[in-house]
Amino acid sequence: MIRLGVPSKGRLMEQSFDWFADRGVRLSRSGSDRDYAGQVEGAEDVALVLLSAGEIPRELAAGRIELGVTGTDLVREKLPGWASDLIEIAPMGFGHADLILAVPACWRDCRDLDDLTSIARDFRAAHGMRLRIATKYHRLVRAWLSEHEVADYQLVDSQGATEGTVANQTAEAIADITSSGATLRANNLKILSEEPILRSQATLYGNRRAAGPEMDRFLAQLGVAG
Ligand SMILES: Nc1ncnc2c1ncn2[C@@H]1O[C@H](COP(=O)(O)OP(=O)(O)OP(=O)(O)O)[C@@H](O)[C@H]1O
Ligand SMILES: O=P(O)(O)OC[C@H]1O[C@H](OP(=O)(O)OP(=O)(O)O)[C@H](O)[C@@H]1O
Repeated sequence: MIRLGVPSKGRLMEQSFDWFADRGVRLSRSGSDRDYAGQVEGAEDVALVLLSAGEIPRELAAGRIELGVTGTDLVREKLPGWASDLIEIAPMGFGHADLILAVPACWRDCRDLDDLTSIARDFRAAHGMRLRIATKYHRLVRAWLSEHEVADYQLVDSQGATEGTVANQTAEAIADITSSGATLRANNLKILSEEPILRSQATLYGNRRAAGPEMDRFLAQLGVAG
């Protein structure tokens, strides 16, 4: 039996269902919107497991599901060394979003990371504390800032509505996912000019240990290589 983990709600769930339907496999919820049991038609020995997108990386690595759909951002953030347990089988062409660093739009002298580095240094001297960056992507943001030799900052945890933390004065800058940019604009934030920390999209992942003829058959049916 192949257990397939798919996000349990929202656009990510609907677009995942469409992606599989285009390949002849019909996924659906068994009952109401609140029912997280799922059904699979058009494929033998495949069970649908509806899960939070954020939990799919962990469930894959633990071997509780053999295949899973989630964002590349969530896999890279939640599973250091992800490639030893997981295989990236196919980018799915939706759920595109960039992980970016943003500062208040009124910081006219802050255009790139060099500017932020000097602002952070001045901020620490003036306030006796490090400039705060709100994010839920702790690992990715730390690694990227360290790569760019930025040190005078602290991360503050924000699990949602991250763009609001600047107006609420719990952070001076944010690192979060953006796609249309509307949330950043609505919160008077601007992106630093660097390339994004990460470009993410919904991706079909497999557990390396689940490789075998049954998996090969299903992936061939989907028209993707394992
Ligand atoms: N505005 C957006 N546009 C496109 N993709 C997005 C957007 N926001 C988030 N995503 C992507 O959707 C995926 C799920 O995001 P997130 O963890 O925020 O889910 P969620 O809906 O809060 O789920 P849950 O609360 O069940 O964990 C991530 O891979 C993320 O990159
Ligand atoms: O660039 P945009 O198109 O405006 O999209 C960006 C927003 O989408 C996501 O939030 P989500 O709606 O998942 O809620 P969250 O605040 O709980 O993360 C993300 O965290 C941003 O807040």
